[in-house]
Amino acid sequence: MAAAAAHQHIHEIETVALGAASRRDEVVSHSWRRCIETYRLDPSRACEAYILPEPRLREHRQRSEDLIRTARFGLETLHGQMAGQGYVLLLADALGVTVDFIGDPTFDNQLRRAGLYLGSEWSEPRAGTCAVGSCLATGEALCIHQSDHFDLTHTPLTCSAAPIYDTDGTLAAVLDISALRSPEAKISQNLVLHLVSATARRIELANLMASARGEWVIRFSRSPEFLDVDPDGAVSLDASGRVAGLTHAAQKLLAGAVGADWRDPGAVLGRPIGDFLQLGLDDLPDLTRDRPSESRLLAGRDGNRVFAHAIAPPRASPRALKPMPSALPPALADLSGGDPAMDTLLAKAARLARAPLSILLQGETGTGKEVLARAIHRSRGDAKPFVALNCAALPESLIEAELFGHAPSAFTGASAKGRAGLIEAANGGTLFLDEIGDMPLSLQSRLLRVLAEREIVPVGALKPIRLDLSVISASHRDLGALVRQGAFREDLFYRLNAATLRLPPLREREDLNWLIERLGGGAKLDPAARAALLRHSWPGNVRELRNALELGAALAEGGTIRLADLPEALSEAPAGPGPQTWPAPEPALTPEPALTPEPPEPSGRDEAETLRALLLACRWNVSEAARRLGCDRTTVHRRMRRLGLAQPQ
Ligand SMILES: Nc1ncnc2c1ncn2[C@@H]1O[C@H](COP(=O)(O)OP(=O)(O)OP(=O)(O)O)[C@@H](O)[C@H]1O
Repeated sequence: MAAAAAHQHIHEIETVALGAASRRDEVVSHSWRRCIETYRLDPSRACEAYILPEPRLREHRQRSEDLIRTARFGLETLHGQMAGQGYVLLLADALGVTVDFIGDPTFDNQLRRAGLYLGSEWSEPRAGTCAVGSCLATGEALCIHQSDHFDLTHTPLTCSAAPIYDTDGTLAAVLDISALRSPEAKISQNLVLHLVSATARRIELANLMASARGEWVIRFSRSPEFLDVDPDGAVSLDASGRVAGLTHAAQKLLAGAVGADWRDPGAVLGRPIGDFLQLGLDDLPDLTRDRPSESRLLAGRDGNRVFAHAIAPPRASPRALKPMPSALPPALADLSGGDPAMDTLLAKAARLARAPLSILLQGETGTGKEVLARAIHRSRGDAKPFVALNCAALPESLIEAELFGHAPSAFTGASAKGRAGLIEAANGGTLFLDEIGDMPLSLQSRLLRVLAEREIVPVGALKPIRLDLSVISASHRDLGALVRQGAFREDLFYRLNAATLRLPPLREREDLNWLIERLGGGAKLDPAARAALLRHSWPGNVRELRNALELGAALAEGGTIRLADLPEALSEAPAGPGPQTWPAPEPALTPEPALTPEPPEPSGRDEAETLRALLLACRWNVSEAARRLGCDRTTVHRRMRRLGLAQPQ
């Protein structure tokens, strides 16, 4: 800049800072005032562009890794559109540091000197009024053209920048297009500003789509033609229909619909979508692509209308969403839909399955301990026997005979031919001792002896039988705590527990969507039903989920499970039962003499209704109802009696 022009530039800034009217855009005059009053910058002191030293740039780039990856395609496309016109592209982080850059290498030196380079810092306090810095300060897209710049060093440049907001509404980055030279008229940059804003909007949309796996996304547009191809903005909704994430345009649209300030972080995020638009979760399927875009019109609370396109969460096909733990045998790989705790546990189970070690499975009721035991056995890959004994379901006198068998006529009522016990039946394969924590102390010593000596003498027999079997035991009780209470033999505990696998409760699993698809047997779920399943706390774990889905499928009409088809306890959530703590306090060991496992009882007043609905769906066929509930007919009959239910004549 010539001396006279420089002098005039400084003078203009000083007079505007003193409050004089200005021909400049308001964003420029406001920024000049900030530079003088807030940052105490001196317009007469020109400063070179500041480029961060390499180690500090690396830190900034590492922190912005995800952003750089998401934005890169947008940057390259935009650069292609501007090719040959002398523009460079900068992606700056929230501190104004250029973390990604695309420019013409022929002008490397000039660009570096001008600060249009990787590592340059373009915050207002450091560089004065500039596109990146002023965009960060205002949160709006803008163009800082030539002498709009505060610092004389930068007045040759023209720079247009647009903010990129994260899905939680915070300003995460700025996308900037700059050129070393340009026509004098600022209007020449209008198209450039439009392009950079459109690219920032698309980067936000890409970021929202990537972060909204498992959630509904609604895209908005003012035009039905562009709705499906290039929407203005989008929101993602959590399972209860609250705004979980959004793009900047959506933030402005929704805040505007209720007259709120879009800059207020709590104005939209976390609030039900119905606060802003006449829309509920159940309406979402009507806004999918199956319907013509002109008919997908939504009214805002302010009466304004916008076209909408709802995208359902991807249906969790067992394989699609599932990062396959590579070396897992299929029987084990089948038990997780990508939950990290399950994946770690299954990898450990696969290693343990190769050795004949005793494995103890711990976890709340219904978490899948027996399922896992069977999978470990199957992963051993041969047709050897798997024999299960529920130690809680048998009276003490029977467990002994069941386990050890007996010789011919060994006791009153014993078979004259004698009978092999379960331990013997499992020989060569796997013996699964379920609810081992409920095994009476006297039997614990006998079992210990068998496991230690690896041979068995059936009741009343003289000769021992050699044993070669793997033992997997399971309990929902914390066996270590039972040992400390003196209710379980420590030596048996160590014998059974060469390794422990702890199954996570369902409420902590991240693959709930996958389990729903898997156990839902292909039935569709409407959004309210899915939302209820996702927010329930599942005290009965996978068993409760399976029962709920089976009931839903039995009651569903037209192949779609609705909220009313699910057990009523699910509609009551989230006020429903809180997460169960585990290990549960165990006052005493009181094995129940039930011969069949009891499915979790539906809680509260809905129990009779739920059972009646199921029986109706099964045409009052009690065996069928028992099969669907995973219990036996006597249990269903008992519940019917208790609840006063009988088949209408
Ligand atoms: N990974 C899974 N995939 C499919 N179904 C599962 C899975 N885990 C558990 N289930 C289902 O949940 C139910 C309960 O599983 P299981 O009987 O193995 O639980 P548990 O932990 O042994 O329960 P308890 O402690 O009450 O004996 C079963 O009906 C099973 O079908």
